[in-house]
Amino acid sequence: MVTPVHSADSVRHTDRMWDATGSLRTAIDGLEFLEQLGHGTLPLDAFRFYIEQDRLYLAGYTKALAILASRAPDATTAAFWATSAASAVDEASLHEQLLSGSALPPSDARVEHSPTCLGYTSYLIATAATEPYPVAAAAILPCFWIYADVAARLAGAAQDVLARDPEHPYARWVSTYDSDEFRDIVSAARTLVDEAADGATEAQREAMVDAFVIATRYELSFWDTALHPMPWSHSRSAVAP
Ligand SMILES: Cc1ncc(CN)c(N)n1
Repeated sequence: MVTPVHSADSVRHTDRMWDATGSLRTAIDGLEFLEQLGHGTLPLDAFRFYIEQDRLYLAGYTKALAILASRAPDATTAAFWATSAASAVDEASLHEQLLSGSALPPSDARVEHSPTCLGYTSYLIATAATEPYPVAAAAILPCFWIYADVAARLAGAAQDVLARDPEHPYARWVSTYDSDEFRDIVSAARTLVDEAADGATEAQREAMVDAFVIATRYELSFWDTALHPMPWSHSRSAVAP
């Protein structure tokens, strides 16, 4: 057990991290993508693009969590991150169902990472592998916390969509993340990040805030670029099969 360096400090470090993303979260709340998702008016092709990218994201995120688990300070913490990695695989199966079902327009186009998706997953994997454990844990936290926060806000609008169409894919998305189970997981992840901050140096604590901000920027961009794509400036050449 590490003696907390900051025991006199009653403010949770994760609250500081959260506060540092205030303007980003205001921008997230105003995203057209989320407003249309909540109201069920998002174009289906934008949702398909988002789900396709998120499937790629989840593959990278799973690896980042597995690396984080391997660097955790104790077995219980390692088990939490490893279980989260396994849950991300379950989450991806929701995406598979959506992509292979009839709710979204069909597509057999080859899907490659968007710049945002590649940037985000590469950032999470590199941070998990090369940064001190507290910074790596801080970088992964927005993936939990921002999703729960957004889903809680969209839940009201999604109720109306669900009432009209219980199978609506957007309402299913909201109910996945607006659940007591997911809120408990977010709370446990926050506790682990606060514990990591207690044992961290001042420089690491600052780097934790930076990492949380960077990952939150990517969260914003991930939704935004699904409706307002920012593709690679040059596409790849087709290769004969
Ligand atoms: C981009 C992103 N961030 C977070 C989550 C929630 N695991 C997600 N599915 N996609």
